[in-house]
Amino acid sequence: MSSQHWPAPVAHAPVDATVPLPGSKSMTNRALILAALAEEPVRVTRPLRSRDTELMAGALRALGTGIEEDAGDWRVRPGELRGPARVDVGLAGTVMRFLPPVAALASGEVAIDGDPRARERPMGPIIAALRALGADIDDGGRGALPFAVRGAGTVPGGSVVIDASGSSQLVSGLLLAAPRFEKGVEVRHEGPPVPSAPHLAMTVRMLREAGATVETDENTWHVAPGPLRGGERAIEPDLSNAAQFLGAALVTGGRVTVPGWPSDTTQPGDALRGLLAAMGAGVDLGPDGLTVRGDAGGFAGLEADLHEVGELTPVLAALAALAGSPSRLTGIAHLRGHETDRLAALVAEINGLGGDARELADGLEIRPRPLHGGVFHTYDDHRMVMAAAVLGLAVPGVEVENPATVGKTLPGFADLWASMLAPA
Ligand SMILES: O=C(O)C1=C[C@@H](OP(=O)(O)O)[C@@H](O)[C@H](O)C1
Ligand SMILES: C=C(OP(=O)(O)O)C(=O)O
Repeated sequence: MSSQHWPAPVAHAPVDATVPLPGSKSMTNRALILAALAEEPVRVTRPLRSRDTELMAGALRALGTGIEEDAGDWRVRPGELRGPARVDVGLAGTVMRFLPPVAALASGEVAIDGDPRARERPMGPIIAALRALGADIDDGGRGALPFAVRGAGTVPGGSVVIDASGSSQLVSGLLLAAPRFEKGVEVRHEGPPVPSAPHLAMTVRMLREAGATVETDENTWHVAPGPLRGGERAIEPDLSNAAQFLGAALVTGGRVTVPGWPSDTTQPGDALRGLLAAMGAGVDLGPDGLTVRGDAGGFAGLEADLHEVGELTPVLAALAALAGSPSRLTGIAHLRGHETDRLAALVAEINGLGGDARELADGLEIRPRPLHGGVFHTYDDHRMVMAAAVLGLAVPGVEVENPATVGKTLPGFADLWASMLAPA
């Protein structure tokens, strides 16, 4: 993946592959935060190693946490949190929303910034909420990155109201650090519905597994103050990153198995089972993992509300462009605040290959049409690379611009993709 453009490989035969996937970004970055705030050392097993998780590890190290590699795992030794420090969040939503509440617990100033696009992603509600909970933040009145958290070594905490309709991470960030706030935290959401419900369930479950007391009701979360324990935290494979591999089974009329698919998970990628079945895939969850089979006769479009599983959209949109019938993907207006404006980017790039996609107020309408090759721009968005790869299976001449940006969550993507396509 060193060249500027990556020629997305065409599948000349139905895929027939087992694809082991690296760990979940969302679980790895939650585990790192909870470990840094724990009273005892934590071993994070099978963590994802990617730009987003290395940025999280780097940020926590800068605040005084010991994080060392050990046989592919991460050993985390919580330390006294202190500034002064500089933190680079890159373009990672999990780092920009989960780290500032931890910085507020440090003594000393923590300066936080990221990629140019990171400065445009929604941060205002969490900055305001942290202030209401007693943190001192200098954001120059921008309500966005960059800003400095002037940590006093402790945060009073208490009750706060937030509009988290722009991102579930605004709530998750407050909850993950809440056990260490003096009074804990009660967060009440007011506004249009919060997206990504499974990610909120993941936050609650991982907090409880670390020993926190959490109560939830619709739109309200309460985390009591108290110690977080050490021990081992196993990271599941990243099920959202399974989307493009499982999708390849549909596009080629083949079979793909992802081993280690958990039978009980909070990951939104688990919804792929129902979504791909609705497009006509055979889906089987068994002891060998999740197996998806496509039909040589093709597959149907998808009518789905993706509000809870927005990060699956780019790959599903690529599948929709290759399907046998039109698709409507709704409930995803908040994707305009992701790594890029994903609704605009998907429309521009699918149409750039001759497709027929258009933006809805809260989603995408995609009518399949014969596509041709061309440059597929990726807007520093890992999932645009994944979407392009899916299109390239069926469309000769798709040239993926800046393929290395996939390293945000899946640095080994091109090799995994090539192995999947290699004859069995
Ligand atoms: O908490 C998390 O780990 C995530 C929550 C979601 O964010 P939004 O609610 O902003 O979509 C998701 O899209 C993102 O990839 C990861
Ligand atoms: C939206 C995503 O990432 P982030 O954690 O940066 O919000 C994503 O991975 O699709």
